[in-house]
Amino acid sequence: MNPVAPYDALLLASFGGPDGPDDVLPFLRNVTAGKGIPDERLAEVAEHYHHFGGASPINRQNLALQRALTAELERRGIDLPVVWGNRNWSPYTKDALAAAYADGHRRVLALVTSAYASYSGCRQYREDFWSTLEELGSDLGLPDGEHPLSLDKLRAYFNHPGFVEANVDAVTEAFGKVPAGARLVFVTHSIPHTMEEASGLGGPSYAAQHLDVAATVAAAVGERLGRAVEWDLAYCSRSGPPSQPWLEPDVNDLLTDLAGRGVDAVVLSPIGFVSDHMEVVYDLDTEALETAEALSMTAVRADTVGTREPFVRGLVDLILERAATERAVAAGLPTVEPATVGALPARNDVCVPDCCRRQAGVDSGRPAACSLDPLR
Ligand SMILES: CC1=C(CCC(=O)O)c2cc3nc(cc4[nH]c(cc5[nH]c(cc1n2)c(C)c5CCC(=O)O)c(CCC(=O)O)c4C)C(CCC(=O)O)=C3C
Ligand SMILES: [Fe+2]
Repeated sequence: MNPVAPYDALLLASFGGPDGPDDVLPFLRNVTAGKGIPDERLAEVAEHYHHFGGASPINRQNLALQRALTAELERRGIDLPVVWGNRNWSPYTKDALAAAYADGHRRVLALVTSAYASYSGCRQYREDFWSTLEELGSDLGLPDGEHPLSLDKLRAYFNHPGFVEANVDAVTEAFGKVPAGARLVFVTHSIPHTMEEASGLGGPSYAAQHLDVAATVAAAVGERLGRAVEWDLAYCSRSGPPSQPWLEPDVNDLLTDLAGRGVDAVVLSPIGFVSDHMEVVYDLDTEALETAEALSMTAVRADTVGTREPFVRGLVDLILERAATERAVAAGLPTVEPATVGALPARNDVCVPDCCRRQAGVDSGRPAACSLDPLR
C-alpha cells in the first residue's frame, strides 16, 4: 500500500523574499498590495533587506527544507515529489503547481511554512491557492471554474510533537550559552487585534496557540535543565498605522521592562518562525540583541526549527497522518487520532468556512481553497 495515497505530490508553500537589491521594492509591493501599510514603514522594511545586500535568507532556507523533506521521504521509501512555490516572489506557487500538473500530479497536499493559524498563516495562503488554481485552469484552457488539480492543506502544526521537540532542543542548547538563571523570552510576529480576534474561529486564537506552545516548550526545557524556567511571550515586526492596535508587548519593550526588574540574562526563542527569516535576522539578531546589549543584558537567540531532524521527521509523520485520514474518510472508516502535545486539540484538517478571516465577519470577496466552503 502507498502510505501517502491519495496524494501524489507535496507543495511546500511559503512567503517568498527578494533574491537581490532590485527585487526589494517589487517584492514589498507584492506583499502589501491593498493593505494600507504606510510608506515610511515600507521604506524602513526595505532598509532591513538592504542591510543584508537586498536578499532575504528565506529562499535558501526553503530550498534546504525542500531537500530535507525529500531526503526524509526517500529514507522512508515514500514516493512523494516535493515542489516549492511562494505567495510573494519567485518561484511562485503557480509555477510549482503548473510543474506538478505537467508531471501528471492531480492530488496535491500543501505544507505551508507557518506553524500557526491566523489570516497570514492560513487563509491568505488558501485565498492565493484558490486564485492560482483558477488562473492555472484558464491557462490550460479548462472550462470556466474548473481546477486542474485538487489541493488540500496540512493542518497548522504548532502543537505537533516534531515542531515542539525541535524547539525544545534548540532552546535547551541556547541555555547552555547563558549564565544559570536566565529567563526565556518567546517571540512571534505581531498581528493586528482585529486579525487576532478572527483567528479564533474554529479553535484557539493565534496568541492562544503560541501561549500553549510556549508553556509546553518551557516545561520541557525546565525538565532538561532540572529547574523551573520563567518565560514570557513577546512580539516583533509590528507594521500598519500607529492608530491600529497590534499584539504586544514588543520584544524590545519587554527586554527593557525585564532589565528594570533585575533580569540580566535571557534566551530569545523565535517560536513564531520556522526558519531564520528577515524578522529573525533583523528584528531579533540585529535590533533586539542591540537592545539587550544597551541594557547590559546577556541575550542569546535560540535556533529556529529550520531543518532540524525532529521537525522534518514530524512533518513527514504529519503527511502520513493526513493521508491515512483521507483514506479512512473515503472508506467510511474511523479516522486516525491526530498527534499533538500541550493542552490544545489539533487544528482541523479542513478549515471551516469562516476560518482565519482578516477581520471577523468581513468577507474578503476572495474564495479560499482547502475549506468546507461550499465553493470547494
Ligand atoms: C503572522 C505573520 C507571519 C508569520 C507566519 C509566517 O511565517 O508566514 C509573517 C511572516 C512573514 N512576513 C514576511 C514579510 C513581510 N510581512 C509584512 C507584513 C505583515 N506580516 C504580517 C503577519 C505575518 N507575517 C502582517 C499582519 C503584516 C501586515 C500586512 C498584512 O496585513 O498582511 C511585510 C510588509 C512590510 C511590513 O509591514 O513589515 C513584509 C515584507 C516574511 C518574509 C521575511 C523574509 O523575507 O525573510 C515572512 C516569513
Ligand atoms: Fe509578515
